[in-house]
Amino acid sequence: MTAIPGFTGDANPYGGGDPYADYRTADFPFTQYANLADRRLGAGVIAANDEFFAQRENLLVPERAEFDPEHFGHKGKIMDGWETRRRRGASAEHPWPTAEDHDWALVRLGAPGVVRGIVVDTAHFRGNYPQAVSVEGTCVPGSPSPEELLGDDVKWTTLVPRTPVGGHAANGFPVAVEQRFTHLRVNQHPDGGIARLRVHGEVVPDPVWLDVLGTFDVVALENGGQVEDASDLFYSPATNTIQPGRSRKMDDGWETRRRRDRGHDWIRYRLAAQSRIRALEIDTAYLKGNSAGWASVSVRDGEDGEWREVLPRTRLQPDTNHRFVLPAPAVGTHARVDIFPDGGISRLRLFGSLTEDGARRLAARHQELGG
Ligand SMILES: NC(=O)NC(NC(N)=O)C(=O)[O-]
Repeated sequence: MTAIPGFTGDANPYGGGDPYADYRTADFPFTQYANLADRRLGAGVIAANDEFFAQRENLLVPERAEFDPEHFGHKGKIMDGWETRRRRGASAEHPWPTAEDHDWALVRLGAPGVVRGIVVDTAHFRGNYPQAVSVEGTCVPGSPSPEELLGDDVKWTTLVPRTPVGGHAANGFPVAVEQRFTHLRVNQHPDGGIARLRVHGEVVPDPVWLDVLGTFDVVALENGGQVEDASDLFYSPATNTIQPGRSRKMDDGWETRRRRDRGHDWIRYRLAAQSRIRALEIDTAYLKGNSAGWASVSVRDGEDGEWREVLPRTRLQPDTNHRFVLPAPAVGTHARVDIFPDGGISRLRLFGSLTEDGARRLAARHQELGG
């Protein structure tokens, strides 16, 4: 496990200028994985015991937290995060909260999966961040209510033990728990404010659901597809190409820097499991003056399989969803899109079904991870 810095202590009071000038952060190795708490996947903060100063839903806003030093409301300073009231002890002799006192928020992951790392971002919470945080996970099928999740029969597993954090900092925690989770409980000890929550991990889909679907997008993030590598991430992440739905603006897709050589750009994906692909879509929505000029798609079977081109280099139009029916089904575990010479695509969709071996392996992994 790669060691990453832990931040503690207050940040200085805001002194004017760029509020991010003194923000503490680090490169977290687990951010290569998708954010399972992404609202685009359907994640939500479904309950909290207290949100007196700032609403729990701010935790999952995709943009970074903002700060306006002049913005106050009836309850106090308007903050871009989830912030609870200050806890008090039981008496004048003991006005402090107890060691057990804490606030909690329940988070439904957008897609269930294995958590590889969590970022508890206390941006702009300089003197009112939590003294410590802890994060737990559980796997409850269906659509449980907050009351059901808080029931005594629900087993919670510690992902991040109670750990001091720093104010106005990206507090990153690697997680090494090989289990599939559907919901998290984020705890502030004893109280305070968190700006954003990011939960990086690998989607582990429900094999029964995919089996019933039959034909589906086998590279879609929500179905267990993932980006393994890409040639360029200058403007936006390659994982955008396998997010749900159509992009709604240019940076909802994948855009590379302008090349000045004779090379080209690409993305390599791992599919949900071994699949038989029958059709595909390449979408260039909102990429108009910078859409990829041409694209090809290749597939390989197994980590060491040979790449086989299933869509030859084909002209693309700007801001257009292109559909292709393959002349013959293509069986594989990985796919690659090559774009020429550069620019971007907003989505790649690979429609097909799991092979018997693919379905078997997916079900076995689902079982190994707690099912
Ligand atoms: N200056 C503050 O932010 N005070 C309080 N918080 C808000 N949001 O007003 C507090 O008690 O932490």
